[in-house]
Amino acid sequence: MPSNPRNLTATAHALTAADRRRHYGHDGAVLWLTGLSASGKSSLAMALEQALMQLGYACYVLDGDNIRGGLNANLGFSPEDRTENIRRVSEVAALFADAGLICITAFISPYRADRAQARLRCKQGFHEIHVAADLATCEARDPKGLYKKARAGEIREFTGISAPYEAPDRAECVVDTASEPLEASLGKLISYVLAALPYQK
Ligand SMILES: Nc1ncnc2c1ncn2[C@@H]1O[C@H](COP(=O)(O)OS(=O)(=O)O)[C@@H](OP(=O)(O)O)[C@H]1O
Ligand SMILES: Nc1ncnc2c1ncn2[C@@H]1O[C@H](COP(=O)(O)OP(=O)(O)O)[C@@H](O)[C@H]1O
Repeated sequence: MPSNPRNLTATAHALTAADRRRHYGHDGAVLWLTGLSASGKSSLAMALEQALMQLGYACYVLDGDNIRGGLNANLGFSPEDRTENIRRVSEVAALFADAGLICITAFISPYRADRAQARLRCKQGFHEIHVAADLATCEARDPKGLYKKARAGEIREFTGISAPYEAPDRAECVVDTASEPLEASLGKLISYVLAALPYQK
């Protein structure tokens, strides 16, 4: 067996993580939001991005519906496709973090094993955030009418109805979006980031 069968040699960056920290004023990281459809992932991710930017942080949101319109347009919602979705997204998120940014991801990411793999890919900069709302609350919200369609059998393999959601058992942060308003959940996330990823410039 040749020692380098694919003939690939990684090129070292001239810039270090410390150079990037000095430039941006904080460490790169991945804030991985997971939760049911309509739990509040997108609303919180976008509000958090805006709030952090105002505090000086450099950040960017990767959102399920958006990424599935481009990079992952060839993927559906079978367990295998969801795993591949999360694999690609976590690779991209790891690159954002390596570049020194805070990458906020908003994906259902229903499988614990896929999130564990994402954690490994993103190394120490991975923060799992459970956007926790029970199915009844999410179904009552139904902002896109998807639960109604799923109940009517018009969408197959819909998370919470006909596909599983495995809640995190090791999340660094949990926001209870069923019982508190968005502003309260957002405040908790901002406090978490200020403590875990302090801004110093
Ligand atoms: N079958 C099925 N199950 C769940 N969700 C569905 C499905 N079909 C379409 N949608 C829409 O796709 C969004 C979820 O995409 P994700 O990439 O986050 O899903 S996953 O992480 O791969 O499970 C999801 O977005 P959110 O409602 O924001 O979670 C829906 O808009
Ligand atoms: N604490 C909360 N955090 C986030 N969203 C909330 C909260 N309370 C109520 N909501 C509402 O729930 C809905 C969540 O929709 P969305 O953000 O699209 O969820 P998801 O991206 O998880 O599908 C929005 O209409 C939002 O205003």
